[in-house]
Amino acid sequence: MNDIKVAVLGSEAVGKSALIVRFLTKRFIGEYASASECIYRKRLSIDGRQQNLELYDPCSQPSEGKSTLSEQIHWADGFVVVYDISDRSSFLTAKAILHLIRELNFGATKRDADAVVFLVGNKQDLCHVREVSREEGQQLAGETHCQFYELSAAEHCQEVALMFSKMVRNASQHSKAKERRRRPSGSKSMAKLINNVFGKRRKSV
Ligand SMILES: Nc1nc2c(ncn2[C@@H]2O[C@H](COP(=O)(O)OP(=O)(O)OP(=O)(O)O)[C@@H](O)[C@H]2O)c(=O)[nH]1
Repeated sequence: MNDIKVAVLGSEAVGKSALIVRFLTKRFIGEYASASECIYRKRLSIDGRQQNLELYDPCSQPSEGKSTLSEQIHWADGFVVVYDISDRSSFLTAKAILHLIRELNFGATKRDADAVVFLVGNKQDLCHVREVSREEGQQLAGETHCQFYELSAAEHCQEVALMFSKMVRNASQHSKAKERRRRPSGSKSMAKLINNVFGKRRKSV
């Protein structure tokens, strides 16, 4: 069975937990007491196949032993980068995160990356106090080659579920592709192994 790892990233209070909880429980819970990062696990059936989903929800408060953003990026198969449409600074943070994902993880494989990085403008119900237009979100998604959604964890149950389901499906395909790239053919990897062993021995003499 495949394990699919998805990191939900973004600045403080943009609604990362709200989106995850909406997807997992179909409910919107106003306040979350989150003093530490956490991984939610769920078993899902996607296209008739059982998948173990791990959803990483970082806590924005600094805490001891907390993983760094680059560790989180290396861990994940897919990313949901969230900003709050009523908070411009959260949009700038999302932009910085998207660029870091490109640099650290997916720079070389753009085609895969398009499918497994989503930019989500959350709190669409607050559009009367909007600070980031939909067009700006779309433009950033275009520039950084990711898919764009505007959602409200507070009001959209189905749309949030569809977004996560699509991410899980895409990340599942991407993790399989990553696995294939990691595993060279048998003869090649044996040759590499022999080379490494003898290479090391020669060096130590
Ligand atoms: N109006 C509105 N409020 C939302 C929405 N999603 C989340 N909130 C509120 O935004 C606040 C922050 O939500 P969280 O889900 O805790 O945000 P977070 O990004 O996980 O925050 P940290 O854990 O601090 O990183 C809470 O008061 C939520 O009720 C939304 O779609 N609309």
